[in-house]
Amino acid sequence: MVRVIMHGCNGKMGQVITRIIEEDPEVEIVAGVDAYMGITNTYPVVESIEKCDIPADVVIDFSNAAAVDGVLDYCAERRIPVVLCTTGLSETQLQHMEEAAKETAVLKSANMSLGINLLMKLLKDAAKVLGTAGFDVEIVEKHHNQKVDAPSGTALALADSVNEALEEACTYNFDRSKDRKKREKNEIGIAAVRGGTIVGEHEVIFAGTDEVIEFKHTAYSKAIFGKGAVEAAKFLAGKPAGRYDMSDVIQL
Ligand SMILES: NC(=O)c1ccc[n+]([C@@H]2O[C@H](COP(=O)([O-])OP(=O)(O)OC[C@H]3O[C@@H](n4cnc5c(N)ncnc54)[C@H](O)[C@@H]3O)[C@@H](O)[C@H]2O)c1
Ligand SMILES: O=C(O)C1=N[C@H](C(=O)O)CCC1
Repeated sequence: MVRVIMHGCNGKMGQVITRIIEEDPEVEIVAGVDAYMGITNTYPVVESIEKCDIPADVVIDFSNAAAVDGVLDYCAERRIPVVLCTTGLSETQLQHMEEAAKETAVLKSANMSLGINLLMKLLKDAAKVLGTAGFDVEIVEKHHNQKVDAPSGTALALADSVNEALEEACTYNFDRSKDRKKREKNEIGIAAVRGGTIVGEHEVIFAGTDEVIEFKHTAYSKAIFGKGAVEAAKFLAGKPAGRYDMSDVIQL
């Protein structure tokens, strides 16, 4: 049985994962952590991770960027593997994550779904052909009106896949409103839309002369992220220190 600490247990994703794990005999939530205590769970909940003294095999984190440093310190000190799903991390936090990965196993992924992880692979092939042929790359992402970070972690990860295939030649443009100039050839435009209950949409547009190719992923439910996170937790429990991602978990 894999023992999980659910960090952000009372949030939208924390509750999705609580329901998924209730149905899975291989995993158990032994403790939850959340700053908001207004939900009753079947497992004990504390308001900050430093107060959690229950032994566990892995931490799943879906919380808030401001909370991630505490999670990394906790997991590094106790050598507990961590599945890091929170988005909007700063460069300093990404560096902190690399340091923590010297002490424990860290799997970070901005998107736990099969579809997006396959898309990142497909984009590398597409970019090698289309980017090299001079197609412009633009990304549009859409999410619900409760999301705090923009652009989405997934949009950045998709851009990174394209950029990696183009040997890191691209810069990212998040806002053209103040520029009075044409688009640069080597930029990737990234635009964010927020509204209603949209679970998550990502479109990657390769626009060339007289032809356009679009890749689109639509999430219809948060369960796709939750299932991926639970599979990642099972995979990561017991693994040695180091950096992991969803391509280690999913056969692509
Ligand atoms: N990787 C993925 O596949 C994926 C999928 C969905 C969401 N996310 C990301 O996960 C994060 C959470 O998303 P959500 O929709 O569940 O958000 P949410 O706001 O519904 O839930 C976050 C929870 O974390 C709690 N929290 C905040 N700060 C805390 C702290 N310091 N200590 C303890 N608890 C704290 C909040 O009280 C809240 O209950 C976001 O960054 C989102 O972008 C990632
Ligand atoms: O609902 C969210 O918030 C999501 N965040 C992730 C991101 O920023 O990419 C993944 C999709 C859902």
